[in-house]
Amino acid sequence: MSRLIVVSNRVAVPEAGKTAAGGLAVAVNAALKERSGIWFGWSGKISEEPSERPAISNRNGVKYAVIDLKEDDYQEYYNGFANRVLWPILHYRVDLAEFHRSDLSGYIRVNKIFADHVSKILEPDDIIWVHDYHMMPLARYLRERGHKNRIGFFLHIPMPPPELIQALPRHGEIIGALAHYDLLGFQTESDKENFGRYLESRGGQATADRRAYDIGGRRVKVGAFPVAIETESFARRARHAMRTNFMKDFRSSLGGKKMVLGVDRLDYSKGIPNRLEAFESLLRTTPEWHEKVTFVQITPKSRTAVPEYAEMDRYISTKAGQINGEFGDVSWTPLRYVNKTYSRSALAGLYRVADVAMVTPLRDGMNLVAKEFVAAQDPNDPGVLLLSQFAGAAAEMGGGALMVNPHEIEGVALALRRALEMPLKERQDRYQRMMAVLTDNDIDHWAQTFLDALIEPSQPALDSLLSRPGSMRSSTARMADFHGLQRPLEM
Ligand SMILES: O=P(O)(O)OC[C@H]1O[C@H](O[C@H]2O[C@H](CO)[C@@H](O)[C@H](O)[C@H]2O)[C@H](O)[C@@H](O)[C@@H]1O
Ligand SMILES: O=c1ccn([C@@H]2O[C@H](COP(=O)(O)OP(=O)(O)O)[C@@H](O)[C@H]2O)c(=O)[nH]1
Repeated sequence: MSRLIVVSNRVAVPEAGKTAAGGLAVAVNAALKERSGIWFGWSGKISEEPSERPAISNRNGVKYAVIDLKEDDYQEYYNGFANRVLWPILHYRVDLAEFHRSDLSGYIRVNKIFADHVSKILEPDDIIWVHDYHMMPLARYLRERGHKNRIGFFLHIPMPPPELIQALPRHGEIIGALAHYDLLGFQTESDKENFGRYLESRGGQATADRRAYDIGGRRVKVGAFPVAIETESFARRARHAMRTNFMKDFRSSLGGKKMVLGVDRLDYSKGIPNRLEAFESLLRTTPEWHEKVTFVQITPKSRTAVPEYAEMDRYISTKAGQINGEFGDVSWTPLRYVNKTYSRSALAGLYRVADVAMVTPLRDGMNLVAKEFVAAQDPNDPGVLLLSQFAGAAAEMGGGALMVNPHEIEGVALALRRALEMPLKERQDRYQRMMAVLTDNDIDHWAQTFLDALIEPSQPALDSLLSRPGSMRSSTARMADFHGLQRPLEM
């Protein structure tokens, strides 16, 4: 059987006695356990002279290969281009993008470093699965190093319409380079369609079923593969969590009040300010809920070196203090705002006792918290998911969640009140609808569906069949036109 080589910015090497954190870690580990393979990426560490060879470790039958980055690489590639340019633009926040040529150079440099390392370990029948916006041009650099392997890419974050992608300077070299993959996976149909329209704007031709595009002499397949969770084991984890002292103490601290929960990295895409303002609006307009509800907002800090994140931190801390100052009492703190990271078991227990989860991103690739919350519920007394229409999860959970537009604070406040007062029968019906989706598409299904589509042989691009040998320009030349490489990169 061919090996699976997974490449991503972060590699979640499991620590002894700890469970893998986050959906990507669980999914990749599950996929790798089924096949022999390697997970390659950044160690998360900075060093002055990174070793020429990746550090290798083996855990539970999975091989991990990680490299350190230099300080400049970390600043330009990760903090700079990935998180100050690609992240905001792909989350529809062109206004927050801060483009510098040096950051783009750093991004390309790190992608080439990754390509050099992966190139050394590749065997001809290996299958490569690349994850996320940090690694968009990787396939191009692997192709330049002569590799013809099947290479798939999954984008965990949104793909906006072409008009927004075009705001990215040199977008052809980064987003356009995705055409070097054999399969591109997106979280939703709408992300997939947006990318298709972008390819068309650059001369790509869709096949009749719009499941592939011919461009630059290559055929690239596209599909929506909504990322999933380990539904059954997460539900079990939530049941077990209720027996822990942590959960017993937490429940007694609630003193019988209803509980509303938010769990998000501190990120402007997550809509935390809007959510707090909606809670504030509920308290202002509905005094009967005073002293009867506690809002718990768990917000681990994230990407703290990026200025926009530090600003968010200040705004949210101030807002939380103001809500508690205005509405709280010596016997009641309306909002508990914490910046700690909790284990998945602790989170599972918190989800299970929550009466409402507020998942209100302004834009989100998927939002696994929405799915984990549903999986953790007690079927006999489930909580309500209040979900933004702009989360990728809305495409699957929309049938059971209370849908909101996070930009309309009063609407969110009304939905919160409705969720807090929802009768049991309606809560159960909604829970069952969402749980059916999560059972059908669990994490194993997600990984398997993507890999099946990647392995399935694709048809060659039509123009590569039609071109006469004498007149045909090399596919490298056609790809160079496509990337717009007439202007050489200054690096
Ligand atoms: O690695 P960081 O910079 O600390 O950020 C954490 C991860 O954030 C993003 O998560 C996304 O993937 C989720 C799973 O598919 C999805 O549910 C969510 O909507 C996305 O925002 C990022 O894409 C990851 O690469 C980061 O590791
Ligand atoms: O204190 C925390 C907060 C979050 N998470 C996990 O982090 C992931 C967040 O994924 P999501 O898709 O919601 O957002 P992202 O942070 O990837 O943008 C989920 O699996 C959470 O269970 C965690 O383990 N501990």
